[in-house]
Amino acid sequence: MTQKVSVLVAGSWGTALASVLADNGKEVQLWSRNEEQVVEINEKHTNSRFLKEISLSPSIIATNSLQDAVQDADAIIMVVPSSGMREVASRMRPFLKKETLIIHATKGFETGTLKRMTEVLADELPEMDPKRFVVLSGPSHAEEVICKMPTTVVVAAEDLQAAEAAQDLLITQYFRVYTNPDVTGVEVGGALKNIIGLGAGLTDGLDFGDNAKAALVTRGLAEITRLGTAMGANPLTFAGLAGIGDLIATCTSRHSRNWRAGNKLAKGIPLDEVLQEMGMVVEGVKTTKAAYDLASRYEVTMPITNELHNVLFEGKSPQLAARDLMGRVRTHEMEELPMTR
Ligand SMILES: NC(=O)C1=CN([C@@H]2O[C@H](COP(=O)(O)OP(=O)(O)OC[C@H]3O[C@@H](n4cnc5c(N)ncnc54)[C@H](O)[C@@H]3O)[C@@H](O)[C@H]2O)C=CC1
Ligand SMILES: O=C(CO)COP(=O)(O)O
Repeated sequence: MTQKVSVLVAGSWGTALASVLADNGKEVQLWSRNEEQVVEINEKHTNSRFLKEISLSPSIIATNSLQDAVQDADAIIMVVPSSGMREVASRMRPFLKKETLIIHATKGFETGTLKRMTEVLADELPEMDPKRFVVLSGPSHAEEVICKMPTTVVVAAEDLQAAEAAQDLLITQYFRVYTNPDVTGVEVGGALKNIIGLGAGLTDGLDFGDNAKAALVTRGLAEITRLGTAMGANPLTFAGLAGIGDLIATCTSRHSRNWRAGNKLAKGIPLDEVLQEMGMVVEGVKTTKAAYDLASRYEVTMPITNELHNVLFEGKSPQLAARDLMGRVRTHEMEELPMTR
């Protein structure tokens, strides 16, 4: 029997994942709260606001009804920005079957609570088994996936069967899906790489050069690993797709909204104007604030996050932030490894 999969919501990434599912022969519904967008997807098979000049499979059915999208679904993929995860999860709860597989592909923490997305889902969907919540992450720009360009991602769940069910739903010739049991690591890696992506856009915008960007990515990975490990992640996860893989994609690609936002900030455009101009979610901004607070909660040193926080929210100039990063007290590369003289 054909599996029914619903994707919530029809932003760039949700639409690209709906396309992968359609290519994989699934019966796909794509939910949006925007009536005009639903009509456009169903009649013209395009989603022009988010993925210009791309034709979508006519088998993707858009709907405005959350009940229709949720009630008969074998699996639901939640791709709402982190700021909307709790609201959408709570609204879908009355229509949800216990057996439905819940996957999320959102990269961020909840503002205020600092919770990971599977923790937000567990709060709002208490009838569901949290071990079966799946997170999908990795280097995957919607603009490339929608063109069927070769892409690899990772799905993580505590329950291996749930991760494998997600892998089965999505794996295609051009979309290769790995499994990983480390939900915390995959969520933390996916969220924190956006901070470094913003920093990479700033670095490139200020013409700091290739050495600086390599340093940012490498030392960024060090602080992601430090916080992630303190939160219970397996450090090896950060050597994988949700860690270094996504850092490379985000920090080197003009598709990245975080990179582009950082690049605009380097030109002196104020943050609120940058976000307005982007018109799409830039998760790294809220994640910088969350990571700054998490670093304090877990007593972990995160110098890049700290300086980016100062640039975004305290009015510090990026040049001064870079100078202060370079001028930090000298240290050795692997803090955990004892040094001998
Ligand atoms: N765009 C990409 O290539 C990738 C994005 N992601 C992640 O996916 C998530 C979504 O990103 P995009 O699809 O790129 O965002 P987007 O900016 O393209 O679209 C977001 C959509 O969510 C809708 N929305 C926002 N709050 C909502 C709410 N409370 N209820 C219902 N709809 C709501 C907006 O109206 C918009 O249609 C983010 O966490 C992002 O980090 C992950 C991998 C790749
Ligand atoms: O997560 C992404 C690619 O893996 C998308 O990154 P941006 O949100 O910066 O566009």
